[in-house]
Amino acid sequence: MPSMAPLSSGNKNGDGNGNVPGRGNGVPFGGHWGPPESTSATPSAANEAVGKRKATTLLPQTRVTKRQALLNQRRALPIASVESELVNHVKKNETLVVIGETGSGKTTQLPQFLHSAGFCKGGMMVAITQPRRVAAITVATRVAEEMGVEVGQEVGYSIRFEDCTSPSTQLKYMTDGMLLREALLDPLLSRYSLVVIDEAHERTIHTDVLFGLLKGVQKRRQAASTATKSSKKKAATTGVALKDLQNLLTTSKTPLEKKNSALKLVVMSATLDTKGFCEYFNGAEAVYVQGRQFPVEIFYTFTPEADYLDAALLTTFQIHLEEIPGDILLFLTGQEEIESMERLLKERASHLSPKVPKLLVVPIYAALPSEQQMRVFQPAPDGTRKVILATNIAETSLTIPGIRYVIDPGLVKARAYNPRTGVESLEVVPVSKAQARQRSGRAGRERPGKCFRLYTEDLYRKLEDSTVPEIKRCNLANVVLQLKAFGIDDVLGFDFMDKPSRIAIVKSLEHLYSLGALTDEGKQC
Ligand SMILES: Nc1ncnc2c1ncn2[C@@H]1O[C@H](COP(=O)(O)OP(=O)(O)OP(=O)(O)O)[C@@H](O)[C@H]1O
Repeated sequence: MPSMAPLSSGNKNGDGNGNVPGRGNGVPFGGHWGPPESTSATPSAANEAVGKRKATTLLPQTRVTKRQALLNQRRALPIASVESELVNHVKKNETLVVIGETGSGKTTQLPQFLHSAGFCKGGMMVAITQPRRVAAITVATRVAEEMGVEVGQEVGYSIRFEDCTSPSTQLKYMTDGMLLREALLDPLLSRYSLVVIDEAHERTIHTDVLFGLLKGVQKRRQAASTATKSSKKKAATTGVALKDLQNLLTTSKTPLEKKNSALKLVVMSATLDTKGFCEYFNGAEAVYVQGRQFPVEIFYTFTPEADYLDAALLTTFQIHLEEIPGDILLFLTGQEEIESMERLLKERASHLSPKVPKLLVVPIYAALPSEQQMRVFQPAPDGTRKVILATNIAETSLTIPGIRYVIDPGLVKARAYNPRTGVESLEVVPVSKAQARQRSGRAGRERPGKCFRLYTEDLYRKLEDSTVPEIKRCNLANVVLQLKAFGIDDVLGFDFMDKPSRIAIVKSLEHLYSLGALTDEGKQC
């Protein structure tokens, strides 16, 4: 049975994710968002511990360097007080499930703890997968800054078309797709001592394929490690030199023992079906890192909104006219919606009194080139409020400096697939509770925040707990080809965490065969 080990105490008000509920009187049509029930964050155990440490380590104000400020920020994170406990859990488990509230410090801190604990010794690396490119880039950049190194050196990232790593890289942030590619070239992932799968709740196709593959790699590395140990024993008793044995078995430059040492896995998320994950990973232990640094007040509408775009527009201007400075993050469903909202916001903003601060509208969606996506991270000029219009690309992992307000209409564009007709489509559907929490968690990262959900609290309660895994709602042709490329011919028997329907797998096999991508024996052509 998996066990849950609470590792620290923190602010537990609100919706179970450290969020603080508002009164729900936020009618976006000419009304105002009412006073919150509670706004102060209960100091977490981490903060108290940090307070004590600060007294002895803080330098005089004038000498506080940027590095020192970053160090103080790191120490104030809820995860900081449980570093050694967490590292011990990782050491004693082959696979560990880590759950921590948004902003508790999982993505940026845990890899640094592992680095300090020696998981990158002897040329080994720790991989941290992210579902999205922009997260891999920005988190790696932040961690490099915190460690006082250049990004691309000890801390790097790898995304499609961009490899920002070097031979000295030890912590490697990468998209889950890139780790899959590496596994094609190096099936034992022999350069890694540990893989962290971050934002596992997103359950992208790549994440789900990775789960099954990594379980396989763990088994093979375990078997190889046992075989190496017994060969060494035998070599010692028969007088065969270890060097000869290494020459015999090693196919890369990685030393034999390291290549064959066990691969550890850490599966991480703010919101996760803990039981399902622990069972899938052979009864893995789960630990819970409680607490967040800053509270987020949650507001709901009294009644359902007839037109969520209209409601989003009005809420944006309400915040702009009535709330204290701080940037706004508005979630929309796709590029078209973002472009039309951008036009509307700019047009309406042009009619505001010159005394009102300016609005700067910045879009971010997957089809936007990376350099343009990065514009959301640039600070707005003085006296200007930035409004970021984002798809779910900005839903997880990201810390966008300046964000104080989140507007969540509660909808997302998701893939849907009908295996009987073979038709795949994109549909606008309600978010899950997990997604809603991730969205609100984009605020409250540098200071207290507010999240305006453009739906009723009753509707929130009725949302699904988590998102249906992508693998259960898409055409599986690519997944089948990918597995075949890994030499996995029995696709139906692959160790999926949530198996797609048999008909969906058979249909894609038939489809690939008809295209000439598979042989009569079902092998890749
Ligand atoms: N690029 C950044 N700029 C400023 N602060 C940052 C940045 N990245 C992280 N932080 C700070 O570190 C905190 C922890 O971030 P981190 O991404 O590690 O949290 P997390 O627990 O992984 O959150 P999530 O589950 O939302 O991904 C943030 O709340 C923020 O205060």
